[in-house]
Amino acid sequence: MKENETVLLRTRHKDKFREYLTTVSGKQFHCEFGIVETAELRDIEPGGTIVSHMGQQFSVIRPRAPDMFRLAKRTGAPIMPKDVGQIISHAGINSSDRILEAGTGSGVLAIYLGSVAKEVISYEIREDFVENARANLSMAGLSNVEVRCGDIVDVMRQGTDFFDAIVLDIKDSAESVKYACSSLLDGGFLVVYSPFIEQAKAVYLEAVGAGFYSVHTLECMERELSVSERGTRPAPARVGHTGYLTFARK
Ligand SMILES: C[S@@+](CC[C@H](N)C(=O)[O-])C[C@H]1O[C@@H](n2cnc3c(N)ncnc32)[C@H](O)[C@@H]1O
Repeated sequence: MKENETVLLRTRHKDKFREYLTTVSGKQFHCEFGIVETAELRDIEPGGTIVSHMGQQFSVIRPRAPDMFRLAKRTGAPIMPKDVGQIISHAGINSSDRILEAGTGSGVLAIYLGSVAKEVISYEIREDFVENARANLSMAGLSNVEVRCGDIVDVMRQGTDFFDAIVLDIKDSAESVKYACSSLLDGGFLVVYSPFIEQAKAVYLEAVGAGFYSVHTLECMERELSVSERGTRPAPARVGHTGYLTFARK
């Protein structure tokens, strides 16, 4: 592993896995299973193992976006992986894309988008959330995502930069749809995440009114299976409603 790289340490305890995020540095990492000398991680490849001073063995793993979703420090509700999948697939996000995104929040969507796209510029209006998001992105090892403090509506209103996709997860998204149009390249996608159906409808109508085509709104349902000796069936605890996704193409 490289200096300053984030590492996922995974260990097994009583038939369960425990996971921790740490950084390759000269410092010690402390947990209930003992002390891990993170300096030793420099000589270990991802997939290798390291042992704490109490003899507990940990797998050394390079974290992926779902690990950051589970373990990153949150400032609010991050977008769920099921919705991220819809955004990436329906808008065709790819490695040549420049993406404008807001609000950054905990930076979870920015991490997923940064793992796929060429460049992501993410705006967060709350200064106190920006530092946490930057720390999460740095832990994710992404240098192609820039978090800026500011109002995305002002940025889009200026219309001085152009993007392949704009992804909005902000409160008053319907009012900002018309400005998004002037910051998108022809053929680019606007994606808006709306927790409420009234907001989704307003976004849809604004997008049609602003001249976008191929406007459609969807909700993605996810149902996990519970597997046991007795039988396999949908898990009683499941992800309920999260939000609606509106896609509009310039
Ligand atoms: C639900 S959170 C976004 C979560 C994020 N998608 C994630 O996956 O972590 C919404 C965020 O948008 C920010 N926000 C609201 N209006 C904004 C605006 N006009 N420009 C930039 N950020 C905004 C809020 O401060 C909040 O942190």
